[in-house]
Amino acid sequence: MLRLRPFRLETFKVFCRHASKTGGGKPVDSNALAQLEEGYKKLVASNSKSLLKKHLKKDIFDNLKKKTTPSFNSSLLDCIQSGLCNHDSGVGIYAPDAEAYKTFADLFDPIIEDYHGGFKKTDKHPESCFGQGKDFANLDPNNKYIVSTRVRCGRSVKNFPFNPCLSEFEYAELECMISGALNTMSGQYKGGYLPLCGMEKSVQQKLIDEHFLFKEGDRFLETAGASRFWPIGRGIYFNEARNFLVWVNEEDHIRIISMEKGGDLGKVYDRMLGGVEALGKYLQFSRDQRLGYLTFCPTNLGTTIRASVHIKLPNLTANPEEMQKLATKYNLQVRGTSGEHTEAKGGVHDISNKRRMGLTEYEAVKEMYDGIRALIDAENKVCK
Ligand SMILES: Nc1ncnc2c1ncn2[C@@H]1O[C@H](COP(=O)(O)OP(=O)(O)OP(=O)(O)O)[C@@H](O)[C@H]1O
Ligand SMILES: NC(=[NH2+])NCCC[C@H](N)C(=O)O
Repeated sequence: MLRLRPFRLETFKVFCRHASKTGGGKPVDSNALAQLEEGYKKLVASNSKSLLKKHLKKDIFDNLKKKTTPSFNSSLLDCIQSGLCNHDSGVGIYAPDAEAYKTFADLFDPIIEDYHGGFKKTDKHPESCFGQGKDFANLDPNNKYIVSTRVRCGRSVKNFPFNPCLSEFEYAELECMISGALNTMSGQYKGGYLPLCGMEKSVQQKLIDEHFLFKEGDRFLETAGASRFWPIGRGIYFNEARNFLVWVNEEDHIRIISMEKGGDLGKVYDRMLGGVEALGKYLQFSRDQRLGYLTFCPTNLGTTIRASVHIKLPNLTANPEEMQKLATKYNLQVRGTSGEHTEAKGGVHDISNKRRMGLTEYEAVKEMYDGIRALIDAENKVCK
C-alpha cells in the first residue's frame, strides 16, 4: 500500500475553515457579483445554445448569485464563468468543488436532467455494475468502418477538491500519489509515467496528434479555472503496448483510458475495467450516494464512462440530418476527429454514448454498442 499522506498545512487550513463553518460559505465579494450580473446580462442577450443559458432562469440566478460553498467558498461565478465567457459552450458549467453540486443544485439539477436524458433530482445513480466485455462482440470484424475504439472513465481522488480549488502543492501531491499507484501496475498494465513538465513540445504535439494525450489551452477549461499552474502536476501514463493510458490532473484528477485500432469493444472495455480495479487498490475515489462517481463537469458524473469509436460512415456523413436523427434516437453523441469542439477530418467521426448517469457502467457501454450497430446497419442499407 502507499504510505499515508503526510501532515499538510494546506489540508489543516481547509479543515479549520470547514470546522469553523456554521452553514453557508463566505459572502460573495462585490467584484464577483458585478462580474456575474454583467456576464448574465450578456448571456441572456446572446444566441448561446448552452444548457446554462437554457436553465439559468432569472429567479434561479437571483437565488444563487450570493451563495458560496461551505468548505471552499466557491461562488456561482466559479461554476459558470466558462459558460459566460464561451457562448458556444454546449453545457457551460463546472463544479469547482464537490459541494457545489449541492449549494447550486437549483441550477445543476435541471442541467444534469437535461444532459443525462432524464436523471431527476429525486433519482439516485445505481451502484456500479461493470459486467464483462465478452458480451460486446467486435463491432466491425471486417475492418470496414471503425478506425479505433476507446473507452474512458474519470475518477477524483477522495479528500481533494477539483481543479479550481487545488493549490500548486496539491497538484504535485496528487501527481505523486497517482503516478506512485500507476507505477505499481503489472502485467499488461506495466508502463511508465511521463510528466508534462519538461516534455518537449514536439513530443507533446505528436502524442496529441496520435490521440493519446489531452490538448493544451482548452478555453472552456481555462475559463473554468482548470488550467492554473499548468503544466505542474499534469502528465500521462502509458503501458508498454500503448493501449492503456492514464491522464493525470487534466479535467479530472484521473482519466483511465483503454484504446486500440479496430472495433473490438469487449477487449477494450475489459482492459479499462482491469485498470480501474488495479488503481482502486491504491487510491480512494470520491463517490456520492446520489450522483455516483464525482467529476468536475456534470456531464461526466455517475459512471463517468465514454465509450467511443472513430468511424467512417460515408453515406450517413453525406446526410448529416439522418446521422443526427439516429444519434439522438440511440442516445449517442457525435464529435469531430480530434475530440470535443473539433471538426470531422477525412470523414472520421468520434461517436460515443452521451449519457453517463442513471444507468450502470455496463448499460452505458451497451447503449453505445447497440447504437453503433444500428448506425452501421443504416449505412449498409443505404449501400444496397
Ligand atoms: N475511438 C477513438 N479512437 C481514437 N481516438 C479517440 C477515440 N475517441 C476519442 N479519441 C481521442 O481522444 C482524445 C480526447 O478526446 P475528447 O477530449 O473529446 O474526449 P475525452 O477524453 O473522452 O474527454 P472529454 O469528454 O472530457 O472531452 C482526442 O484526441 C480524441 O480524438
Ligand atoms: N469535457 C467536457 N466536460 N465536456 C462537456 C462540456 C464542455 C464545455 N464546457 C461545453 O460546455 O461545451
